[in-house]
Amino acid sequence: MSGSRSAKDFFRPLAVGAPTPLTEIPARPSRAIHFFDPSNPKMAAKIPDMVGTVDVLLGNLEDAVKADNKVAAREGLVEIARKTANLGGQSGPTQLWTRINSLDSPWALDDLTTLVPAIGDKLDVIMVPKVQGAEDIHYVDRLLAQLEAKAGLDRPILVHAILETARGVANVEEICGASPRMQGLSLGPADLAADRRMKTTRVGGGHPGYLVREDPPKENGVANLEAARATYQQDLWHYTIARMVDACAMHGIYPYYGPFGDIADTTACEDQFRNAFLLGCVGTWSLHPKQIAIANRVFSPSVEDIAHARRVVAAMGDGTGAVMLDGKMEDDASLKQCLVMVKLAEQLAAIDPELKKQYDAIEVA
Ligand SMILES: CC(C)(COP(=O)(O)OP(=O)(O)OC[C@H]1O[C@@H](n2cnc3c(N)ncnc32)[C@H](O)[C@@H]1OP(=O)(O)O)[C@@H](O)C(=O)NCCC(=O)NCCSC(=O)C[C@](C)(O)C(=O)O
Ligand SMILES: [Mg+2]
Repeated sequence: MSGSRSAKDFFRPLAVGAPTPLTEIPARPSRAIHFFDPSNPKMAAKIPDMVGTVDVLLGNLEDAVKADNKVAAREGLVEIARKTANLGGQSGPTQLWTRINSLDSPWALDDLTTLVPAIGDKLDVIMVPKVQGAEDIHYVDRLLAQLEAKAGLDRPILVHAILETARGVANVEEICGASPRMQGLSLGPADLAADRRMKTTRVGGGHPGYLVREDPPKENGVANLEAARATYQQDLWHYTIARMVDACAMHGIYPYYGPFGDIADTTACEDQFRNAFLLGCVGTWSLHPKQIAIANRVFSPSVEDIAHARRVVAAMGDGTGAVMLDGKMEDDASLKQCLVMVKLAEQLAAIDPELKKQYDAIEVA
C-alpha cells in the first residue's frame, strides 16, 4: 500500500541524496531484541560483552527510562554505539536498534536529529512506540530521509512500529504498508491493555481469570453444577498477535511478540514466546539477560522439527503430488510449511555456530 504516493514513487527516496529504499526487508535473525537503558551505568557496562550473544541490542529511550534521564540515555546510546566493536551496521553479528520516545513527547524529535547524524551508520532499526496510523510512519519516513541525506548515509534505516493502542490495531495493515522502511511490528501489551481498558495489570502474559471451563458432568441426565470442573487458561493476546502476523506477512515484514514482564516466571515466559513462534512471529523482546536464552531457544526450530522437515523435502522430490510418511499425508502445501522451517534454520545456522553444529548433525533417514 503506498497511500497517496503512486506505485512508482513508493521506492524513490523522500529527500534528495537519501539512500534508495529497499524493495525487500532482509531476513536477519532477530530472535531476541534485548532492551537496555543506556543511562543506567550497570546495564551499559554489560553491553560490549553481550555482542555476539544476542541477535539485537536495543537502546531504549522511551518508557522505563526516567524523564530526568532522557538526555543521558540518548547520549549514552551514542557513546555505546561508537565505542562498541561489531555492534550494528550491516555486517556485525548483533544488530543495533533503538526505541525512540513517542511522537507526541517532547523528546522524539531530538532523539532522531541526534541519533541519525551521530550513529546513523550503525543503527539498523528504529522502533517507534504507540504508532496510531500510517501518518505516524509517514512523518518518521520523511524526517529520516532528510537526516540520512544530510548525514550522507548510504543505507536506509528501517522502522519498526509497536502496536499499543486500539487505533493502531485497527490500522495495522496501513501501518505495515506505509513505507518501504517498515521492518516489522511488536506487540505492546501494557499500553494496549490500558488503551483498550482491558482489566489485566500485567505486562504481557496470561491471566488466571481469562479461561474456559469444561461442561458439568451429568448425573442421571442432570447437570451437576456443584461438581469440580477443569478450567483452561486462554491466551489474552491471541487475537492481536494473529492480526499482526497476517498484516506483516501480507506486507513482507516481520512480526514479534514483545515484553514479558514477569521476569522470575521463566516457564510462563517460554510458553508465551512459543505461542508467538508457532503463530508466525520471528522473535520477541528480552527485558532481562535471562530472557535471551529463552528467546533463542524458542525462536530456533528444534532439531526434531528440522529433521522432519528435511525428510519431507527429500520425500517430495519435485515438490508436487502426495506421499505417505509415518502414516501421514504430505503434499505440496505441507512441503511449503517444511521449507519455512528449513529456510529459517539456514539463516540461523549462518550466525549461530552451536545451532549449525546441531542442524548439520541431522541425518535424513
Ligand atoms: C526488570 C529490571 C528493572 C530488573 O532489574 P534488576 O537490576 O532488579 O535485575 P537483577 O536481576 O538484579 O539484575 C542483575 C544484573 O543484570 C543487570 N541487568 C538487568 N537488566 C538488564 C538488561 N536489560 N540489560 C543488561 N543488564 C541488565 C543489572 O544491572 C544487574 O547488574 P549487576 O549484576 O552488575 O548488579 C531490569 O531488568 C530492566 O530495567 N529491564 C529493562 C526494562 C525495560 O526496558 N522496559 C521497557 C520495555 S517493556 C515496555 O516498554 C512495555 C511496552 C511494550 O511499551 C508496552 O507493553 O506498552
Ligand atoms: Mg508501551
